[in-house]
Amino acid sequence: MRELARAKINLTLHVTGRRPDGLHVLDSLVVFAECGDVLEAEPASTLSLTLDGPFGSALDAGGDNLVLRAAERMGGPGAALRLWKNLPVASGIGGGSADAAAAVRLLARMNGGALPEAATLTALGADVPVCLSAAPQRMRGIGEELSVAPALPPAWLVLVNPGVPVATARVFARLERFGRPIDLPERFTDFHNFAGWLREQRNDLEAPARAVAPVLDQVLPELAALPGAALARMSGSGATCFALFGSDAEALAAAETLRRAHPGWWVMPTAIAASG
Ligand SMILES: C[C@@](CO)(OP(=O)(O)O)[C@H](O)COP(=O)(O)OP(=O)(O)OC[C@H]1O[C@@H](n2ccc(N)nc2=O)[C@H](O)[C@@H]1O
Ligand SMILES: Nc1ncnc2c1ncn2[C@@H]1O[C@H](COP(=O)(O)OP(=O)(O)O)[C@@H](O)[C@H]1O
Repeated sequence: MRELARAKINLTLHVTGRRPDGLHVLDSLVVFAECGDVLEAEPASTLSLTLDGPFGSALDAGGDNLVLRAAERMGGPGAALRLWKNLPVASGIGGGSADAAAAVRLLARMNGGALPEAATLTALGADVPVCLSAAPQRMRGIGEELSVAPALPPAWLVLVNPGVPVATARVFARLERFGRPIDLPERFTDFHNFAGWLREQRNDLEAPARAVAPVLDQVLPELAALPGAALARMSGSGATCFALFGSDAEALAAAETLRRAHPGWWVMPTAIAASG
């Protein structure tokens, strides 16, 4: 059995306040890519994890790995888990949360159990509830308040990570002021309308992340200048950024240009998943 742990992208990320426990309150339009990590499971008498893939060596397969923490949360008999880590680690596209959500889905399927209530999974990571589904969602609170997003027009992204891991805590710690909630319309008429609305939104973590990873000052203008790019923005707490395109061909051409110019960057063109 296998599950795709899709990359999570915060198309907008407004930080609207702070809870008494210090965690920040968000308002984010979250979408998922058609690419991600791949988690496989086989029945076994104990729980184990092996890591593979281009970013497998950046992680530890011990008990702190979110896949094992999620598997333990699910209980049940053992499983031999193998994770192909295709997404860069600590990169703002929720790889760890996506992996944990994939483990929850996989073990529920394997053991014939029900999926837990999404909001109960924030203890594993604030992005785990949203990662249970592949549908575009509005995410509020720290990640436990999810609502259906309006249907999005077909759209493509080029995801770019410049190879600098960014610790989420360091970015939040540098945030100086809070923003307004997003003003999400009931519907988007077409790609132009969608991109226009997105351009008026923000990622409030972009400025503090630039202080932690100054390479963002190079990445974002380069993405914005790509032919056909309707928007360039950072996802999550960074350092992965994305450019938004209205066609598959433009996204593929942009990815090719970036790969040639920056062989050391991780560059991934992808459609935005339309539904769960
Ligand atoms: C910023 C977001 C947006 O989707 O994405 P990523 O950058 O992780 O992809 C998430 O909210 C990331 O949530 P999560 O992945 O659970 O964050 P963690 O790494 O567990 O948080 C590390 C630390 O960041 C700070 N933190 C995190 C989440 C939050 N809502 N407020 C915070 O202040 C806290 O200091 C926390 O201890
Ligand atoms: N399966 C996993 N994949 C990625 N990171 C993991 C995993 N398990 C634990 N972690 C830890 O979670 C931290 C956040 O990683 P990640 O979720 O990739 O960040 P982000 O949400 O910013 O993309 C990493 O620094 C890593 O130590």
